Amino acid sequence: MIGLIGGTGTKPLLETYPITSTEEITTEYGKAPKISILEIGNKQVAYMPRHSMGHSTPPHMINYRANIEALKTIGVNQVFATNSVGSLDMNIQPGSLLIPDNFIDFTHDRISTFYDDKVVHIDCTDPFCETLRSNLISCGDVHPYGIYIATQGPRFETAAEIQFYKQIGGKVVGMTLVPEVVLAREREMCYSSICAITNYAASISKDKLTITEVMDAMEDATENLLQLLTKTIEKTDEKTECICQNILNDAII
Ligand SMILES: CSC[C@H]1O[C@H](OP(=O)(O)O)[C@H](O)[C@@H]1O
Ligand code: HPA
Repeated sequence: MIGLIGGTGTKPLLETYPITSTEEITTEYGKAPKISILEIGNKQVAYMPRHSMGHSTPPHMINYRANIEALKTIGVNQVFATNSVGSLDMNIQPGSLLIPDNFIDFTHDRISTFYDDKVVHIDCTDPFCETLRSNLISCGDVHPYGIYIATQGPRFETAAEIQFYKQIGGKVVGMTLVPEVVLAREREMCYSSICAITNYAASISKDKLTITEVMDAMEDATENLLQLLTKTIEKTDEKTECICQNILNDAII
């Protein structure tokens, strides 16, 4: 089954696609946000709002393990995730979409593995599923790559941090991709992110960064996002064999 983890401003998904059922799942890691099964094109898709209903959980408090485990429990093995992000590049403008191809992790104090009792080292050279990424890239007008800088939040970044992230190759910055993508990988799920650019990151534009700016830009990006999701999900083969789904074969000591 295909899963859709929705970030900031993705409530319109629930108003756009028919809801066929809902699932409330409590995992051994805790309770996950309510999942709605949506009919998108010809497929049943499990939508989970990452921050829970009404965007009530901040990024550093999300129970990422419960979220991924709940999706796995109901049979999800391919995940599209939306992430709203700040841009570090004047050519990557608010309102546009970017499909990241890698990340650099600056988060801390987050539980980022399912394996505390077993020694497991998964390969993360290319952390995203290339099959899902290429489907997305072929289905819409998107920036096809870029490094996502993962920050701890919940505060936005300082000017000095953003200038540093830019120097090390970062294209976009956000607070939620990690450890979500890593945990999905540990559960052998294909995972790709769709980053919605909601603002220029701190100091990239001279303007002060506000939540209103972020929410307004997300609204502007919604139509494009919905079109991209509909087309990509229709095209996604749920039975495809993928290396993401065997990643543990060479990872356990
Ligand atoms: C509302 S702006 C900051 C907030 O938005 C991003 O969340 P998401 O990736 O779930 O769209 C960001 O990382 C912060 O959590
Ligand atoms: O500029 C940002 N920084 C971090 N997270 C974000 N989420 C949206 N915009 C931003």
